[in-house]
Amino acid sequence: MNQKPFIALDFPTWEDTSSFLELFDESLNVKVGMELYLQNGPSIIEKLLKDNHRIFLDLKLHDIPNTVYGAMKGLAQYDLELLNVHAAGGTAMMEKALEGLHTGRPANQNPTKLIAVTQLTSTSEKQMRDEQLIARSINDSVLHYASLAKQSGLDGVVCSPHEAMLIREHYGEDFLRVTPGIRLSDDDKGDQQRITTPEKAREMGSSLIVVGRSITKAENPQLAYEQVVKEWEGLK
Ligand SMILES: O=C(O)c1cc(=O)[nH]c(=O)n1[C@@H]1O[C@H](COP(=O)(O)O)[C@@H](O)[C@H]1O
Repeated sequence: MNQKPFIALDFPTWEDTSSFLELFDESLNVKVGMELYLQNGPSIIEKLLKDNHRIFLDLKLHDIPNTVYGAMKGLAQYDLELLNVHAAGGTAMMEKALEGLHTGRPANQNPTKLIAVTQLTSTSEKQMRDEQLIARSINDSVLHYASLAKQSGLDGVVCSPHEAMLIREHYGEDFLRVTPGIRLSDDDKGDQQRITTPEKAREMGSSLIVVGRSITKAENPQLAYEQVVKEWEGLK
């Protein structure tokens, strides 16, 4: 997998998605999330693959182990870079997710990496304490979820850049730290809580970054993407 930023294609339709993609004359790392997938179905994946884009399918599965197993087994037919589940689903669920992914993968296809969402980047420590009743720091909670993901055999986690270094220190460089919550410095934080810039994310130990609105809602998305890439690659 290359290390280019994943652009979050949070659009409602294929028309919106393809007019955005037409601004770029290269194949991209893209993230398909629930907005696009749930309204357009698996055909979205086929269209993006046909155009040689590399896909992180972000469905954040969180259900009983047997249900997640079946869903993963079905999704395994697609040649995806990354898929995710919620670590809060537990080790039994994550193990079955992995098993489904292995069972469903066509023999000639590269393995898809499976990662677990820890604490959403839109969650603050206060909210975690008040609403999830976790009386610990965000770092403790993210690290704990990362340990469950590691124990279950997953390839890494989704976390904010703020926890990336801690996870790298505990589980090594190969255990992925995929980090959304990325903003170009003058952009709106919006609904995100734990954010930083692409440059800082690199310094803070992210392995991959996911960027949505800083690119998709920019006046000039191409320029914004170039800026993100430059900062991320340390060429700024
Ligand atoms: O799993 C994810 O991709 C994800 C996890 C998380 O903790 N926070 C998070 O923002 N995301 C996704 O990353 C993208 C971030 O979008 P922007 O805030 O617009 O850059 C969205 O598509 C979110 O669904």
